[in-house]
Amino acid sequence: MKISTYQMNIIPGQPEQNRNKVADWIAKDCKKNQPDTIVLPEMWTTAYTLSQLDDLADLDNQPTTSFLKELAIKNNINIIGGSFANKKNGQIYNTSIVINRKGELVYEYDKIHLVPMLNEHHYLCGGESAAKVFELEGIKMGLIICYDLRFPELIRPLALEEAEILFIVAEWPSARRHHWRTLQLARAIENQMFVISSNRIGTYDNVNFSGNSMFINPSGDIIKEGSNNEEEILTTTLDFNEVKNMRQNVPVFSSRVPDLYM
Ligand SMILES: O=C(O)CCC(=O)C(=O)O
Repeated sequence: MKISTYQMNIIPGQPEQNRNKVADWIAKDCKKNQPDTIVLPEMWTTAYTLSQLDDLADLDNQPTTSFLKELAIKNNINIIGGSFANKKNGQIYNTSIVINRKGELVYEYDKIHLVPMLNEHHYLCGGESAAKVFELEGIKMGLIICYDLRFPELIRPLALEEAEILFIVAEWPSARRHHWRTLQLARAIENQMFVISSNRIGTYDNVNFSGNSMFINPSGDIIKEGSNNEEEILTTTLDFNEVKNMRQNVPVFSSRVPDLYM
């Protein structure tokens, strides 16, 4: 599977402009790289304009879901749809969706862990369901959003259910770049899976974002990494034998002793 991850800047509070930008990037990427699957960053329709989200959020997944479905069909690609502010039952969630080439909604996940450093709980509601495994083209995958990366207990069950890729969509700040890079490597190594991330660049509200979007293989080697200040599309073809070989050579899953874990 050939995957492109989009390291974008995001225009704050301008969903229409950001949607046009994503459509342009997809057209350009499909012409140049012909990916099977593309990955967008966290909150790519609005950026972290938390105090304006009541006006700017989607309503029951729209219009972003229909917009991405159309792009998936038109360009014959699977879309890991980053995330967007999304009003459901009167609450605003940070929602991620996955759309397949046929334009079908394959997976939906609301970010569970709200960021105390951003007072996110004043503006957003945390997801109430665990992350689950989903499939694209017969490959099992998982997806988490930004701060979720700090919670390995959310990710381990995905690996135990044989996910081979973990996608991370993020707006991770440069101030904690070391954590961003190191935790991604750790998740790839401990779960013996590909880790593929899309992180924004640029600045909003005096916060500078790290970029450093990554492709990491199941033994924890960085295959590709974005810069920390440039918009770019990173594309790589994955060989899933790497997951099988790593899991056979270092069989951590069969060495587990879950009865002794708290
Ligand atoms: O955990 C961090 O340091 C950053 C998390 C974050 O900014 C987010 O989840 O949006």
